[in-house]
Amino acid sequence: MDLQLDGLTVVTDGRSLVSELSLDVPSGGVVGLVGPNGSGKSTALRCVYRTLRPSAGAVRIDGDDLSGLSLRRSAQLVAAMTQDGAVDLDFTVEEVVALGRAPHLRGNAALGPRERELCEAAMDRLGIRHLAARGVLSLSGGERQRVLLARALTQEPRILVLDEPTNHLDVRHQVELLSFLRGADLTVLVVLHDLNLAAAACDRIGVLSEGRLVASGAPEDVLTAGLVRDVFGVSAEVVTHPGSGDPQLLYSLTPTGG
Ligand SMILES: Nc1ncnc2c1ncn2[C@@H]1O[C@H](COP(=O)(O)OP(=O)(O)OP(=O)(O)O)[C@@H](O)[C@H]1O
Repeated sequence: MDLQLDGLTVVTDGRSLVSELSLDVPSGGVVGLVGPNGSGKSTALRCVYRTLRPSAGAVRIDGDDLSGLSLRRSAQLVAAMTQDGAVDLDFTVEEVVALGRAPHLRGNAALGPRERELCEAAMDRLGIRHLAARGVLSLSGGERQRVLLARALTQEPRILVLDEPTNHLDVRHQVELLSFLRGADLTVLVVLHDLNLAAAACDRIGVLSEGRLVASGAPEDVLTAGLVRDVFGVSAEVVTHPGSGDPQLLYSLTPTGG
């Protein structure tokens, strides 16, 4: 299913947090959204998983305005792995993963055998089966992040949005998660801070600055030294990964202080 941000605008207290953002995520594609702190990435994503209503513009799925769908129907199609989604109550890991089935169940119906299999498969895939009976509040940040992804997969979505999914993960789990996104048969919109991971994982990258899309395209076209300087205020040399051919940034640390 295609996901399209179509002139998405979010205004709060008279301030535009996101302005006329248009970005296409083709069916099965992986598109990264990058940008400095406060540039509007999470705000844009919140419109996709419907915790925020756009002030103007629309989120479209296969051309249809998402706001025309029931919340249950959109939760069947779109799963989110976000910092907002962190669980505050001390559910067990398996209870949290099972919550992913909620949009597909009627009322308080119990999980059937297929639902339980889906939960177990997601826990196996994320390497968290051994944590099934643990309370989520006792988990490390990286373990919890993997639980939230397992919950999203259990949802069996067609579209997956992720907000900084790697920020607590060690390097192995970062590589595993992004390899999974590349290989999954899902339409993926992912916010990443690490531009090198974004270059490796994404077909296309959109760059936000002060709520506006300032560049979008293939990683090699977008991640130039000039853009990184102008948007992030950082000097970087761009080299080509010898194996994958992806652009990779080498940063120079500028000495500060005396
Ligand atoms: N509910 C709100 N009311 C007022 N301002 C808000 C609200 N939510 C977000 N903002 C502001 O909107 C701007 C964009 O925030 P957002 O979280 O979308 O940025 P981001 O690009 O995801 O940042 P980061 O990289 O730091 O996570 C920030 O200046 C933030 O303070």
